[in-house]
Amino acid sequence: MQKEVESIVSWLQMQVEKTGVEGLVVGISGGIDSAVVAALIKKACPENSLGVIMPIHTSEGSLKDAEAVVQACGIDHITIDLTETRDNMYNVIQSKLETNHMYQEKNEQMAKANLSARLRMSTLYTIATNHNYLVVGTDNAAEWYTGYFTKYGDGGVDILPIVEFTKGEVKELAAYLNIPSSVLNKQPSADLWEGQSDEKEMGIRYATIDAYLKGEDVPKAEREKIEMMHRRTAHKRETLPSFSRKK
Ligand SMILES: Nc1ncnc2c1ncn2[C@@H]1O[C@H](COP(=O)(O)OP(=O)(O)OC[C@H]2O[C@@H]([n+]3cccc(C(=O)O)c3)[C@H](O)[C@@H]2O)[C@@H](O)[C@H]1O
Ligand SMILES: Nc1ncnc2c1ncn2[C@@H]1O[C@H](COP(=O)(O)OP(=O)(O)OP(=O)(O)O)[C@@H](O)[C@H]1O
Ligand SMILES: [Mg+2]
Repeated sequence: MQKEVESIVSWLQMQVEKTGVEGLVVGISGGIDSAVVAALIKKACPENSLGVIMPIHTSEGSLKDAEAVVQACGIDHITIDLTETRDNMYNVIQSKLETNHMYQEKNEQMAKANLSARLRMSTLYTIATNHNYLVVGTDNAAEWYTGYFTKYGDGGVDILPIVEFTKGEVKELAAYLNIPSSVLNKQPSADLWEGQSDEKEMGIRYATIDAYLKGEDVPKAEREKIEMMHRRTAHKRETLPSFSRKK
């Protein structure tokens, strides 16, 4: 793991140099992916890295974990509570749609969740502009392959340092980087609604997605599920379909 960490850290430093920015910023949720990225950017840019904790109806437990991550990495951080902003923005949109008889209640949970992810992205870019920093993404190989992220939300970032690491490998990196055990051992969750768990929502375990990505044998039904998720989310990983006037 030492070698892996050293090469990601040099790669991060190279990105900073190549792009001419002054540092790196990441959102810290209290989950393992952002914990690892926070530790890595602190190593790459000890004086020019920032973690941003952005609660939106976030549980005390997740907030405590986010604080523990900040302590463990020693990264500079700020907390910006977006709960009211998210609720106000959603309410304005909802009431306009309702007035026009266009509101679809069945999609409320997901619409609110994706708005939360996109408000966090906007907050990180506001800070990145202010500081002349890059926004660092936290997607791992399993999330990227299955498209388990919000397009232009947590997927809206400048660089992806751990995108080739499976969830299991992220855990190994976290252990090496001395991430607190409460963070290391908890169920992955996007925390976008009460009781959400990645594996429950996807209906598949990270261990299975990791095995698939490593080319190991995976039962047919699960293999097909992973491939379907990959196909359905291709648009999140590709360049934009753009109309061309050339014949
Ligand atoms: N074929 C296509 N070509 C081009 N664009 C297409 C498209 N199909 C949908 N779209 C567009 O994409 C949108 C759907 O994509 P998107 O907005 O991403 O939304 P969607 O994929 O429906 O939902 C996001 C998923 O990611 C999960 N998530 C989000 C954030 C963080 C984490 C985490 O692990 O922490 C997980 C979340 O729980 C949910 O399951 C549609 O509303 C539409 O605008
Ligand atoms: N409350 C929050 N404050 C700041 N950033 C957040 C918050 N919630 C989510 N994010 C950002 O969105 C990213 C995507 O969330 P995701 O749940 O995939 O990662 P994680 O929480 O770091 O790890 P895990 O997947 O194990 O829960 C986070 O890594 C983080 O950068
Ligand atoms: Mg999480």
